[in-house]
Amino acid sequence: MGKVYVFDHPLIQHKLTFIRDKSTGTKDFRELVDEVAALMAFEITRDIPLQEVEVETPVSTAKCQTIAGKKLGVVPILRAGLGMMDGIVDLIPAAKVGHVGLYRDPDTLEAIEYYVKLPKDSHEREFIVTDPMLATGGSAVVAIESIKKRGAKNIKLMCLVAAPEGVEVVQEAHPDVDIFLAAMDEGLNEKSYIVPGLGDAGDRLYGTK
Ligand SMILES: O=P(O)(O)OC[C@H]1O[C@H](OP(=O)(O)OP(=O)(O)O)[C@H](O)[C@@H]1O
Ligand SMILES: O=c1cc[nH]c(=O)[nH]1
Ligand SMILES: [Mg+2]
Repeated sequence: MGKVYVFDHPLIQHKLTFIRDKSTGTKDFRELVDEVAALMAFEITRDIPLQEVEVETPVSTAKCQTIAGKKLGVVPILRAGLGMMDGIVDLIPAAKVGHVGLYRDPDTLEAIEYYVKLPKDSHEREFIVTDPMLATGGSAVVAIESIKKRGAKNIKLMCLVAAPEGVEVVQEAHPDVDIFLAAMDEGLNEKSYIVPGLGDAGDRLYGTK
């Protein structure tokens, strides 16, 4: 069973408060989502293996450490997952970026896939899949399936806010995938929106409502 981590770092929690606030406008919302994604990436990458190298400083030789050639990838689930991508890639510039386009049908809640493009060497990469919202879990399950179908074996899911029922659905469908969150919320409302959540993440990021 995949593990679930909720990041309680004060900076993440402080910024999430403003992300949730309905009076936060598009510009600030977008900046805050990006900042929280970077902070979460900082935590997620704690276990990246290091290797020892030597560099010549202006004074002498220093034994230092560099990341041991691990290949990383980021896969935002379009649209809203894109809002988390820059913050991560700024931190890990060597990461390749794939895209999975999905929308949740408002009536059936089924996740409909409309676009997939991944790095060619997906089988060698460790992927972080991003989406601010994990509601019923349908979108995350389909996105992860799609990435696995193209060879990926090592996947982490990073979301800002999740409903417990969505987490359970992902854990059942993909027991090998750990889930990283800024908050675990109460549940879903009658329209399967996360409560208290933050509203429609895509619309708030892109001002489409
Ligand atoms: O867990 P689920 O019940 O599948 O819901 C979560 C999905 O819904 C939202 O996307 P949406 O369909 O609104 O598309 P958008 O990102 O293009 O706005 C959100 O960004 C997730 O991808
Ligand atoms: O609360 C929710 C649920 C699905 N998608 C969103 O953007 N928000
Ligand atoms: Mg949306």
